[in-house]
Amino acid sequence: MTILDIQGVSKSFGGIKALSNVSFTVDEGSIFGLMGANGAGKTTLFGVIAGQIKPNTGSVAFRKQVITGKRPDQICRIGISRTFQIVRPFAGISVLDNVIVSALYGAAANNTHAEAREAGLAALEAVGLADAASQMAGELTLSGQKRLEIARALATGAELVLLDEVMAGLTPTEIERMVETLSELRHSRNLTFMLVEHVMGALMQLSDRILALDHGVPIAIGTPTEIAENEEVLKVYFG
Ligand SMILES: Nc1ncnc2c1ncn2[C@@H]1O[C@H](COP(=O)(O)OP(=O)(O)OP(=O)(O)O)[C@@H](O)[C@H]1O
Repeated sequence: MTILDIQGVSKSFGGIKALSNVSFTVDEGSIFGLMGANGAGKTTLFGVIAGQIKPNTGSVAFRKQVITGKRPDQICRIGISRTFQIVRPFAGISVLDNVIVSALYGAAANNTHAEAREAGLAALEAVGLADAASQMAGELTLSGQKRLEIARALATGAELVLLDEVMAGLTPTEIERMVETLSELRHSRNLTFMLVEHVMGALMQLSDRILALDHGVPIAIGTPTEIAENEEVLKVYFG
């Protein structure tokens, strides 16, 4: 079943066409990868889906409900959450308090502090951060902060989670662990993920389907194998 339906989305910043007529659908429970060089429009697309950026044309529908033009907080409560390329935890409060804030803010009906605490603890457990719950968020390693970003997205109760370069800056071992965590999460929490990732091995390993963008233009969509063999993709990537 389709969870996200993007039709004819375009976005320009002055003279720069960041997205040109982008259309695709994402199946519920799948992992959908976005691939493209720097400036291809991947982060802009996440911004359009999560409500931070208003497209010039086109529509975004989540579970058949058109969400184009809604505010980020409304979209979060509908069930879409995102992480950011540059991690932004509340550094001066504990890891647990960070996820409690998300749980109080998001789609899940956590009306009391106790409910939010429970949801927050479950999110930390899911990303392997339960032991760090009482640490200050700013004291976590980069890998820990990336995991906290994911936990914050999960704690909102999101069904669709947009992950923006959660592998960037991690060591090969940390990347391997992150791939395992995401594969497990998808099944254990019945989540749908969209991934923006420059770590190609991880993107290929995790994604069911991948959309390749070049200067905002969709050039190919398909399975990782189809994308790796696509002539247009090879031309753009390897000349
Ligand atoms: N707020 C903005 N104002 C002006 N131009 C912008 C803005 N946001 C993005 N752009 C431009 O739009 C284009 C697409 O940028 P975007 O950040 O979406 O690419 P990206 O694929 O996410 O790149 P990266 O892999 O480097 O994160 C780029 O040319 C970028 O300079």
